[in-house]
Amino acid sequence: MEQDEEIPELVEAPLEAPGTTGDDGDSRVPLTILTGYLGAGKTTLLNYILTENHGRRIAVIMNEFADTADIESRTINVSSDTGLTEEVLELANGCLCCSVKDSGAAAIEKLMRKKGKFDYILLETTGVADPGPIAAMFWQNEELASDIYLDGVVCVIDSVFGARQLEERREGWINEGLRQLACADVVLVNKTDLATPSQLASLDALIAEINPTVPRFSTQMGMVNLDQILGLRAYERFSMIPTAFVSTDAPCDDDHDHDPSHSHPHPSGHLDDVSSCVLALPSLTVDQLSRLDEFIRSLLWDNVLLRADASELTADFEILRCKGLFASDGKPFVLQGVRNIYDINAVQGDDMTVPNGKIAFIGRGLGDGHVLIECLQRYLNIISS
Ligand SMILES: Nc1nc2c(ncn2[C@@H]2O[C@H](COP(=O)(O)OP(=O)(O)OP(=O)(O)O)[C@@H](O)[C@H]2O)c(=O)[nH]1
Repeated sequence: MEQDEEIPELVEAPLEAPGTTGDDGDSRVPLTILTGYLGAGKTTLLNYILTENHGRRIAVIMNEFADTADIESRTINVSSDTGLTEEVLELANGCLCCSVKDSGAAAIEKLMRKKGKFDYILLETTGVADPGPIAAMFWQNEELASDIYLDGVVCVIDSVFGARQLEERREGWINEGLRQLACADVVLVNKTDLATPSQLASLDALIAEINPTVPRFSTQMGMVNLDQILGLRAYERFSMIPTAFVSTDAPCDDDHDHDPSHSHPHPSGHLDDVSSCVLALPSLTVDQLSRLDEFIRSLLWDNVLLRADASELTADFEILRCKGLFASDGKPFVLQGVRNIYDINAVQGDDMTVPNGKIAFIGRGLGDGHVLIECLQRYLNIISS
């Protein structure tokens, strides 16, 4: 197999390893979730990362079903048994590969007993996994918060079969590919060597329809500049999202004038009823910021939309992901939401301005997004009349 030829020799890891405190004094270990549909190229990407000279000592968690674990482990040359197993091996390029196989936080807790031996964690999910609950678990886990932080969710999509996978209907629930894309902080459109230009174009349009602000990169065999996928701090600094908002502005047929209160819905109608909508936000006053917080909390926690008079409208929505970047009181703020967990924080330490604030929602049942967008505009009192 072509892939096996590139796998480096494994040697035993040294007993002692240097400390993990980074330049910024943060001793927590970043965790990146690698997701993507069956066969999209997650393990290939993992191999690529493990064999690159990035200077990181990486621990790998394979969140795999037992019956495929053996195949996976052989692909990355880490032997395993079924159940919770652990191997700490040093790859020839100095990268530490510590593989733990388990489905939950228990794997991380066990892994953290080896704290100091690695400074990055990659978690590869199964091809049919919904990364939402996994991301939420690591993002807001109080017990793990002093040890790790969620750096980002990287979604690998097969450029030949990806569109078909996203469009596959599931009666009564949302297909896995859509859930994975909805959660993504970065998308790698992989296997571009096999796709036609028209396949690439239609897949790109679908990706933009579902996750209009996600940065996306074309790859072959998962080869990507690692700075695009690791060390993002996507849930803390939102450092790459401003670029994404600028460079991948959602496709829109209407010819509007970018009025800051202009809503930007993207009708779907297919894709298991999953769609997205984006609202341009002007700079918010302190009061509007607090009203935004109330609105998001009611939407995500109680599934209700707040009307301008604070009365509630029951929403038949399922919000999978929301994110935003906007100014308030002269400072940049970030909204991050995965399912019903969310945070609105001032951006720390980044010297940046927000000329065009935006907020994006991805979910089921949004339709063209106008009900949600209008309620939000009215609640914040930013609707243009
Ligand atoms: N031609 C081509 N083949 C690729 C590329 N990336 C991965 N492959 C091949 O696609 C197959 C599946 O890749 P994997 O990395 O195992 O995919 P995966 O997402 O880990 O698969 P599951 O674990 O089953 O979900 C392998 O045979 C890879 O060698 C690519 O860019 N181009």
